[in-house]
Amino acid sequence: MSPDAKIRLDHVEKTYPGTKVPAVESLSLEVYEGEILVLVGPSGCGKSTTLRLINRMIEPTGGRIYLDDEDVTKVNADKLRRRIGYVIQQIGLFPHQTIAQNIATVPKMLGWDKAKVAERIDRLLTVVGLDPDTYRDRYPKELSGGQAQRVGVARALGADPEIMLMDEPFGAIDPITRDRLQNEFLSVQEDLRKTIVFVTHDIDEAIKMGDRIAILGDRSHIRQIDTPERILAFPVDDFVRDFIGEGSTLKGLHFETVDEHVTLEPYPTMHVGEDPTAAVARAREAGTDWVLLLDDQEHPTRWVPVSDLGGGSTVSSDSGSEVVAKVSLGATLFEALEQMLISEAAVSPVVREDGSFYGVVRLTHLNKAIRRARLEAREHYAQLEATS
Ligand SMILES: Nc1ncnc2c1ncn2[C@@H]1O[C@H](COP(=O)(O)OP(=O)(O)OP(=O)(O)O)[C@@H](O)[C@H]1O
Repeated sequence: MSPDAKIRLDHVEKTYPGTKVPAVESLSLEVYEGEILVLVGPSGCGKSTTLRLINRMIEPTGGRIYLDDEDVTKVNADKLRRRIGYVIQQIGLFPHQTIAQNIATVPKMLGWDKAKVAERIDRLLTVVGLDPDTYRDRYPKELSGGQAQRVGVARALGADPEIMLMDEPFGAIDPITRDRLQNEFLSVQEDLRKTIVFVTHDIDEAIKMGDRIAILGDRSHIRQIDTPERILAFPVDDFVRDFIGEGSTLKGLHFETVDEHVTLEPYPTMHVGEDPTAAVARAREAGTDWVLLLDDQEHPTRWVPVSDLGGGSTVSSDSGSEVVAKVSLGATLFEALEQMLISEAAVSPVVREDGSFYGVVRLTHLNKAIRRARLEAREHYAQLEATS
């Protein structure tokens, strides 16, 4: 077992009674401590079955499942489930219990004292973005779908489980609320660092939520398991390529930020009211026909053509064409691409947090980043093959 594996499945099988073909066949898999591993694959490939084997809601017909280094097929199933939070799409809140009582379910079973449970409820409601005073005494039918889902997440976190199993947790929610819940959950996870197995059939959700993604085929056969970046850069076969679909190259740009992945270029600049002679010389040296005009706070304002600067006269703040799109240093390369498309230019100024000019990012930088990601992924798989 690798040192940071929290969950390990070892040749796990599940054949449901009355069926001949296993729903899960010889599945071996490790989930590392503190990561979100997403299981993604077509309908019926065995994702939910795999998840439910981990907390023994269903029993395997073969193989072993370990939590830490304990074989969970041998421990008391109720005890096991208290260590594992479980969130499903149809959240299954108890309708006749208040939100507070719903969240308190497992802490109460664990015998926590009243004060500790009450404190925990308020904290968890806050964590999932619901005001405790407003929501703790409501009933599930008084909540929207998105709010009920938040309570479901809070309930699963109730007893501070080491592990969370999430089965299409945001599946039945409108796209805007879903996006918000995903973002909130990711920011909660940054603090909590739970070990999470997350099931979805939506590759975009997998890419967004997963530290790693396992792409499953029939009977939960793993077709590829890796970081989203590497899967996008280097799908191992046609099944994976088809599953991740069109646009994987562009999706890969979401993972690279301007400050980390681009060596930014300087660009000839000048200030409003400045003698342009030196700027023109810099532009010539850099082989460009444009100078970037900065205001007195160093904010990029306009692109000025060198041909307008011939006579040595100074330029005013409204000379040239306005800089319509700027990119911040922490922006992703995808955002940089969007800005370039908006401004119809293959170059975009990059600014610091205070808006001051830092350098430029070019379309060629994005091309390079894509090529580099592909090359790194290919080398990674070549190395894996060589060592296996
Ligand atoms: N209780 C059951 N009895 C018999 N067969 C079952 C049972 N539950 C699931 N199956 C079968 O096992 C296979 C895997 O089902 P599972 O629900 O794990 O797939 P899934 O990948 O989660 O699908 P989906 O994305 O549609 O939810 C399917 O062929 C399904 O019909």
